[in-house]
Amino acid sequence: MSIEIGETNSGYEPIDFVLFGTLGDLARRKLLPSLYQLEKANLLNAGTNIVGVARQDMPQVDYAAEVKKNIIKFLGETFCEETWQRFEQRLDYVQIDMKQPEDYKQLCEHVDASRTMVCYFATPPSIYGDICQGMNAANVIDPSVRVVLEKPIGHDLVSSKLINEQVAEFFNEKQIYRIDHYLGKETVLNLIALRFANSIFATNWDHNCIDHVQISVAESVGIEGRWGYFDDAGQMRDMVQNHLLQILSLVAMEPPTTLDADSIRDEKLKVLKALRPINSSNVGVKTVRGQYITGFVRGEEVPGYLEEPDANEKSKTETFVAIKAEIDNWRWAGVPFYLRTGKRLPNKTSEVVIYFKRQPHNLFGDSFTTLPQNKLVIRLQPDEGVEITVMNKIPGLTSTGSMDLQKSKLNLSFSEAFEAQRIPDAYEKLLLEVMIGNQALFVRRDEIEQAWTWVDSIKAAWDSSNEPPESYQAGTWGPVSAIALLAREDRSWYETKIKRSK
Ligand SMILES: NC(=O)C1=CN([C@@H]2O[C@H](COP(=O)(O)OP(=O)(O)OC[C@H]3O[C@@H](n4cnc5c(N)ncnc54)[C@H](OP(=O)(O)O)[C@@H]3O)[C@@H](O)[C@H]2O)C=CC1
Ligand SMILES: O=C1O[C@H](COP(=O)(O)O)[C@@H](O)[C@H](O)[C@H]1O
Repeated sequence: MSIEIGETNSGYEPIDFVLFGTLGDLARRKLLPSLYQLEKANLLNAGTNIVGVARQDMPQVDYAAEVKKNIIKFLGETFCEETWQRFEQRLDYVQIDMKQPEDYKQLCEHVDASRTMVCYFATPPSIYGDICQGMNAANVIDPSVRVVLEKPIGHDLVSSKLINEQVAEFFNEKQIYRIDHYLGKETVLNLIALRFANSIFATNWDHNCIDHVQISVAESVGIEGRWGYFDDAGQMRDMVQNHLLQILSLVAMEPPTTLDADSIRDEKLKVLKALRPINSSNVGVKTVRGQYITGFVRGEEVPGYLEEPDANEKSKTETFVAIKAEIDNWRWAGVPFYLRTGKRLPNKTSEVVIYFKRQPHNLFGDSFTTLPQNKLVIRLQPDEGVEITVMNKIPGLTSTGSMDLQKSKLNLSFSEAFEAQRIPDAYEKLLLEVMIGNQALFVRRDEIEQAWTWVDSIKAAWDSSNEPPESYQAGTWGPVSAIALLAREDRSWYETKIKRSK
């Protein structure tokens, strides 16, 4: 059975896909390989063209060679020469200094005014306004144009509003696709299916049955040579403001009336609005900030954050965040949502763990003094899947007639259950959705601004305390205070067992 999230479409017309910042890191590593994968899956419309834009002077043939080199580098053995031959036919390159409005005239020679144009801004957000102005000067903006904006949009509410305003001067909300690539991950999308297509969860999804929720997005990588960007952002702006709050919204939202874009986004917004503010009065007990020092990640010695290339050794930027978030609404009264994310943790693992309430009375005192909580573990990456911990009778006879129990797992691994299916990269899904014209998996302006409001208050409280982040050794699960955040409420972080992938 196939269910469409967003507006129903039977495909899309050929488009001109204009990739601003085509020689940048994101375009090389993610966007062009994902477009190539869509080609391989025959999901690119036959007439669709890809126009790369950057400021370097580069003959078309060199551009194609550069794209090919990167696709091979990032996709490895899945590269296929036959697909490439088709893909290469679509590629075009234009040299534009995006800060020079007069340069944009050239774009007119590379796009067809009668077709839909999708413009992906894979550039620093500080030049989104320049790109819009340049496109306007070249007279290529009309109501059919769609623009894709990369995260983070701004570094706080004020700057985010400014960027959104600059874009809104030329494009209405229906034309704007704000990317949060976590919304393109299969398992994040599956949260909607899991919650609303299964009555066992739908009816148990509130404060009556759930004790607390944990959302962990752990990375084993450091900042990957992005000091300039990262030190300005920190883990709060880089990961919490967008990815973690989007996951939280999907876990906590009310059932949308339909799966169309605004129904889903309306419900997510309500959750963000209901987040209890964290400020100077409670930041010390509700949040933990960390910064990694040198240590070992999977046996390899790695430098501390302050020893990374280009580092400013006085930086107080956080590379780890843990937060006790609370949602002030009927459904979630008294149910904490613990968020945790960091760089240089032991594994790359993202998971949502729902801890159900204990049984009110223990009939099985011989096996357990207190019955363990049922847990629903939703593994977002890697080893995508869903696991439920349940209590089971250990089969067999006993001379006393007692019933011995054991914790067991019902485990659905996507790679085993859907063996033949390749799990597509999030960007493949999202690029396809933009081309189709479906906004459901993109973030609306009010959501972004609401998320900034919550995050800004925490950042301001941290700044006013003037305390540095706590140190943690690379390869560990963050500062000890992150353990204490739960321990003082007689809880502990879910211990992930997965030890593979970067
Ligand atoms: N890289 C990543 O993994 C992720 C990136 N993002 C976001 O994606 C966006 C792009 O990031 P990323 O690719 O890393 O950044 P890069 O700096 O690697 O790439 C930006 C591109 O924009 C070009 N550019 C900048 N200014 C101009 C100008 N005036 N005229 C023409 N070209 C210009 C750069 O050209 P030149 O090389 O000549 O300077 C470069 O090709 C950012 O908003 C970032 O926050 C979001 C999630 C992950
Ligand atoms: O947006 C970002 O996400 C990546 C993590 O993404 P994932 O898909 O690999 O989980 C993070 O490393 C990066 O700092 C951040 O900008």
